Amino acid sequence: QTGSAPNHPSDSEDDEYITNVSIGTPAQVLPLDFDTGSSDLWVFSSETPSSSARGHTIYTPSKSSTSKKVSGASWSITYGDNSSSSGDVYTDTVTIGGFSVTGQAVESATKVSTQFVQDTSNSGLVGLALDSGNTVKPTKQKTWFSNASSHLAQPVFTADLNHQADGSYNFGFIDTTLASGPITYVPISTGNGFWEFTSASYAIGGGSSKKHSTDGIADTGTTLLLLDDTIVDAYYNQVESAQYDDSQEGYTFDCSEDLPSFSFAVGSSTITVPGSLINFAPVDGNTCFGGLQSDDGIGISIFGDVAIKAALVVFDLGNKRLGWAQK
Ligand SMILES: CC(C)(C)S(=O)(=O)N[C@@H](Cc1ccccc1)C(=O)N[C@@H](Cc1c[nH]c[nH+]1)C(=O)N[C@@H](CC1CCCCC1)C(O)(O)C(F)(F)C(=O)NCCN1CCOCC1
Repeated sequence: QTGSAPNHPSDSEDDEYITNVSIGTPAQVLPLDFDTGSSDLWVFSSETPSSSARGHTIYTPSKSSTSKKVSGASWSITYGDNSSSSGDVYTDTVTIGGFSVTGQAVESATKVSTQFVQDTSNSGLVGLALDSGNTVKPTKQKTWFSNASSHLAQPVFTADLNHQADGSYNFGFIDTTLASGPITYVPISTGNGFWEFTSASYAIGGGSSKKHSTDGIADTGTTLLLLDDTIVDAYYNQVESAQYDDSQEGYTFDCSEDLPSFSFAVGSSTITVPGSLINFAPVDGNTCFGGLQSDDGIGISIFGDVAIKAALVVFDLGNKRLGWAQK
């Protein structure tokens, strides 16, 4: 069995990617942000204060004949951008791309932080990181993919994200026609609950490859490519008009600049992010914000959407490995 669901950018900047998910019986369809950087499936619901839920599609468990409350269970999560949400837990049937999981933990939000209230492009998240990162207490819950994996043809899913265009999340199969190059696999380290891997080197434009070990995560829930300052400074050194803009908390440059590409090693191969994807978004007039920014020394780098857009990424739970293919 397999599943295939389209995704699309939430806005003109590719800030996040949205996929429709069916929850309950009869199906309640919610637009959700698939996030390989976290492990909770949570939704705006009939339990979310109506002032916070305005503009969002909600899940109403009482309208679903297959919903069950998980008594005594609660959840609470804080993300890298300090947004947060919390609430209680139901189980229900959750269908993604035609594949149904029964008894899936659906975490209902009784509290959401301002960023979530304001971001009406999503009605919650589908966490696709490892089960160990789930925040439900007293009993951790499994992700939708973890529950699905034993019934899928293969215990894998792929992310195909595109700039200002539809893409897909495929479950149980790998559509290699989505890629232009071969898939190179690297092992993941599972200790932190992420799809975490090491990249041994990088290159800027047509320059020589520089040895630099990057410990990073493949994270569809993070918009940008966040790497060590050494790499980021070296990159913008090659961009004539680039400067670090304190107010924007990142590097900006003239929108008319022809940005160099950025390549990172995946095993013995490299993935090249074209400069066009690093010219991320206008901030004002003809100043643009870079899609490559610092990981602020949080101790881990994040290969977010700017990097993932350049590739077909294979999340292979069965073999505990990550595959990258140039698109
Ligand atoms: C807002 C923005 C300027 C466009 S942005 O570039 O910051 N984009 C946000 C995502 C976004 C897009 C659109 C509207 C609102 C928010 C972004 O990239 N946020 C990252 C920023 C970051 C990461 N690290 C440092 N900073 C983030 O928190 N991403 C998390 C998912 C987000 C959360 C907000 C809503 C959208 C989805 C994430 O899950 O990918 C994560 F990995 F970064 C993360 O925080 N994972 C939580 C891991 N914990 C471990 C312990 O147990 C609990 C879970």
